[in-house]
Amino acid sequence: MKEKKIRIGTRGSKLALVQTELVIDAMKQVLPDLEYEIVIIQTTGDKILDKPLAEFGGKAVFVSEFEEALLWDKIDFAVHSAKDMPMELSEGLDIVGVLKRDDPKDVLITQKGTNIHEKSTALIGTSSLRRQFQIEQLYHNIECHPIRGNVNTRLNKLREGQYDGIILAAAGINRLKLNQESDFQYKYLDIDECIPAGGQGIIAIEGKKNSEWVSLCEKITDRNAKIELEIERRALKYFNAGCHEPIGVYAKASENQITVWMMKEINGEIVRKKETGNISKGLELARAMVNNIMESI
Ligand SMILES: NCc1[nH]cc(CCC(=O)O)c1CC(=O)O
Repeated sequence: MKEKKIRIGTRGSKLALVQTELVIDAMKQVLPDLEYEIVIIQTTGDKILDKPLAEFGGKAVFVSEFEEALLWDKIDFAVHSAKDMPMELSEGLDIVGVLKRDDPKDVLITQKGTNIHEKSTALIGTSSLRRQFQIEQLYHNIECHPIRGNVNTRLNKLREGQYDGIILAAAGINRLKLNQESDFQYKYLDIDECIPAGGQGIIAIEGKKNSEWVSLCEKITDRNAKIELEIERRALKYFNAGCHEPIGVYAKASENQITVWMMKEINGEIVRKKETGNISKGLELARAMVNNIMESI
């Protein structure tokens, strides 16, 4: 019998590797005797660290190398943070699996003892306009400066005092077990106050639509995370969102219901919406909410 091996492409950052291990652990629950190989792929996004993403191609810079490897059968799957994936995937490729979602919230991290409210101006590290607009509404003395690099690099910049605070995804620091460092304090931002990025907290598996492993991916897929991601990605598509627009989209599925949060900056103002509907009508609900927001322009 031919020996079977599944090759999984991932970026080389610690977070990417931890996420890939989570996917492999899930696959091993279904197919324990298979061999799993991690293939690290350096992306353009990893190589260019001194510029904002929007200046050199947006989210696609993290994904195109993987798509090439998938289409040339160099790997069987690519593991991504769903929120970093572009709207359009290459012909023949799809999100074939979605793990259970981690905490979707954003976290404001400061050095222990820092009180943002007491500062005349607090310098916050974030390159995300979505985070910037929402945090500026929560605190009125904030100045946001861009920050790049992986999660560990960003935390080190905070530790060195380059910023009074930084905002990161709870999911990333949870997975890296960096959510209880003794020298930091963590303020989890309420979903209503800081609506997350579409896909935040979700690990997505990209593969060929006709892959021989599609049923394996279906077996490890979390029903709610899949529904939520589908709605969030569809909403981003309706918004025609590039990666640098200040847009937040979060969907929360339960057995029968879906609640959708959206925020978009329009002419310097934040517009927010939150609605609940029947789980089978999530895409329609999202469509109507996007239309409603776009009409307010
Ligand atoms: N843009 C980087 C990125 N992509 C996914 C995560 C966190 C993990 C996740 O959302 O699942 C992060 C780091 C962050 O925003 O703090």
